[in-house]
Amino acid sequence: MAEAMAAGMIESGTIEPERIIMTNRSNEQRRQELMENHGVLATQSIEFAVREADVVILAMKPKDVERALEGIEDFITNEQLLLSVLAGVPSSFIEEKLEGEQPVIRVMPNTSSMIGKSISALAAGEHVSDEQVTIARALIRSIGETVVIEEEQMDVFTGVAGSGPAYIYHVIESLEKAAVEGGIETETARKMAVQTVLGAGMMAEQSEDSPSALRKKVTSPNGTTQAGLEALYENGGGEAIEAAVENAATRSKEISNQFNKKPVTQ
Ligand SMILES: NC(=O)C1=CN([C@@H]2O[C@H](COP(=O)(O)OP(=O)(O)OC[C@H]3O[C@@H](n4cnc5c(N)ncnc54)[C@H](OP(=O)(O)O)[C@@H]3O)[C@@H](O)[C@H]2O)C=CC1
Ligand SMILES: O=C(O)[C@@H]1CCC=N1
Repeated sequence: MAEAMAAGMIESGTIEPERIIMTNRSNEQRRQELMENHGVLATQSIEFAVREADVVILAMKPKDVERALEGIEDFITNEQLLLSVLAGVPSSFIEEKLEGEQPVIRVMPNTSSMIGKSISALAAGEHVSDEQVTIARALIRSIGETVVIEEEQMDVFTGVAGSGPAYIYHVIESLEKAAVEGGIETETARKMAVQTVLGAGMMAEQSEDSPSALRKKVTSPNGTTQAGLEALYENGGGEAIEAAVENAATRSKEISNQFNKKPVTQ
């Protein structure tokens, strides 16, 4: 996720690659790749990375955050803005671990950041000024659209937009598989699936019609789409997507609850 964000920020021209410092604990090959592929500075020194930064972005797995915070608490200052993209981890947990009055903004991007097409939510913690929200929003705007939400809305946002690309990739995989099974060559099948999703997404974005109205325009009475939709609805259809969002949001809540108890294992 960190790589997708860095790539999007660089590609959009928001920040020069040499002003981004990336770090991890152990994987030297990844650091090398990041430097070669994006021109960023990648270092094993977490202290150097944090000390040099105006804005620190946390992007480890939730299970690693407690140790990560313990590793930076001695040198991060309240003048530095901390953005956390970690699913489910409450800003209050980070604030408490770092003590003082650390400005923390939770951000939920998605991997389409890589091409500047994320939709990212921002939720400000206890000690964040309006100016810091503006700074964070300008930075995150470089990887796509932004919305500012209340922190309690993060779980559902994560279920829809953080995890959402995976549902759409699954749809693409299914369309492609069906095309191949129908006798179409794999490369063409992939193109058909991707372009169908892309075209529908762009129509939904650009048309004055609602998605529901657009769906109806495809669906001729007693035609092929009606037959297709009937099978889709019989097999779960939109309810399957809603269930996916609900389950993802529930998992996000579970992670938050673990942080209110500890220790975190996943
Ligand atoms: N993937 C996605 O689509 C999205 C992910 N997120 C969130 O982003 C976070 C990362 O996810 P993802 O990128 O998939 O995970 P990855 O496992 O790919 O990346 C996590 C990185 O964190 C590094 N890391 C772990 N502990 C530390 C530490 N103490 N200090 C510095 N670096 C550390 C790891 O490297 P090493 O082990 O070498 O330290 C690794 O490079 C998660 O919290 C997730 O909830 C949010 C939105 C979307
Ligand atoms: O699967 C996850 O936990 C992360 C958060 C949102 C997308 N990926």
